Amino acid sequence: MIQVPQVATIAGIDSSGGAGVNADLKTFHQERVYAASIITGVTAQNTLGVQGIQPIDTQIIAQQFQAVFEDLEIKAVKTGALFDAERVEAVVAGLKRYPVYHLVVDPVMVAKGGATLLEPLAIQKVKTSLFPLAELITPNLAEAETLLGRQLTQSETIEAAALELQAMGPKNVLIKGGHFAGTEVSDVLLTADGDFHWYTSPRIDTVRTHGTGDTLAAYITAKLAQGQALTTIMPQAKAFMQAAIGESIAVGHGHGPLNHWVAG
Ligand SMILES: Nc1ncnc2c1ncn2[C@@H]1O[C@H](COP(=O)(O)OP(=O)(O)OP(=O)(O)O)[C@@H](O)[C@H]1O
Ligand SMILES: Cc1ncc(COP(=O)(O)O)c(N)n1
Repeated sequence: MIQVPQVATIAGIDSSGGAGVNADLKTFHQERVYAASIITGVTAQNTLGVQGIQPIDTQIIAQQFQAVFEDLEIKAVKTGALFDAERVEAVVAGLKRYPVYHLVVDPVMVAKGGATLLEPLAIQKVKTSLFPLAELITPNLAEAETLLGRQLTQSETIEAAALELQAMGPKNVLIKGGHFAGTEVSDVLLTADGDFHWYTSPRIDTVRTHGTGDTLAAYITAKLAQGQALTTIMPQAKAFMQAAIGESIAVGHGHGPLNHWVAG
């Protein structure tokens, strides 16, 4: 029998297949890890926006945790859209019952089209209950600003922000720069030892970026499950993102999905 690293995503479904659980599962499959999914909510959305959201009952979230963790050997977990405080509490309870070392928390707050994927009241719970469990958190710039309640405009203030986010409990912090203006995209990783690592790539001029954050966090989760270190993973992750965004596929009429078939 072939042994395969097993991971789980805890996130919402995107009916159009580009973001959320759908992006995670495609990335995991491409990177050759076996993936389970614990669904927190269902969205009616496409590349033009989110038309509806139905969070999943917390009882069935708890049952999904039990079903997955009492059978599979889950090495790494990624969280995505959690929608509200009740769902955050259910997920934190599940992660406390079934702890994993490799926990990647993508604090998804707002979809590309502007829809809220985490109610403002739930943000404090994410900071105080979920972040301390995480090996890595991956806010984008806008999410980092919301988490800290101020604007981040320069690399020094972004490094200071990463330190402040690390003080909330996660071992490592990755602030993503996809939302920064300019011809380059820079992400900064603050590692547990206090070092900063900047990763810069040319900005691809496209609106076809539906699910970029999910895909990056899922890629990192897959590689953590395979035993790689964050600083080894990041250059590969950036190359994967560059290809998955650059070699775009013709799907939908708005913020199109990525090409998860690219080599990575
Ligand atoms: N136009 C682009 N060109 C090249 N790389 C990009 C581009 N947009 C995003 N990226 C890369 O994709 C990854 C995800 O970053 P981004 O800031 O878009 O995350 P995000 O906002 O959380 O994504 P999402 O909106 O899907 O939740 C990062 O590594 C970032 O550098
Ligand atoms: C269910 C779900 N999870 C996450 C996202 C974020 O992705 P994006 O910011 O690219 O819309 C999304 N749109 N939908």
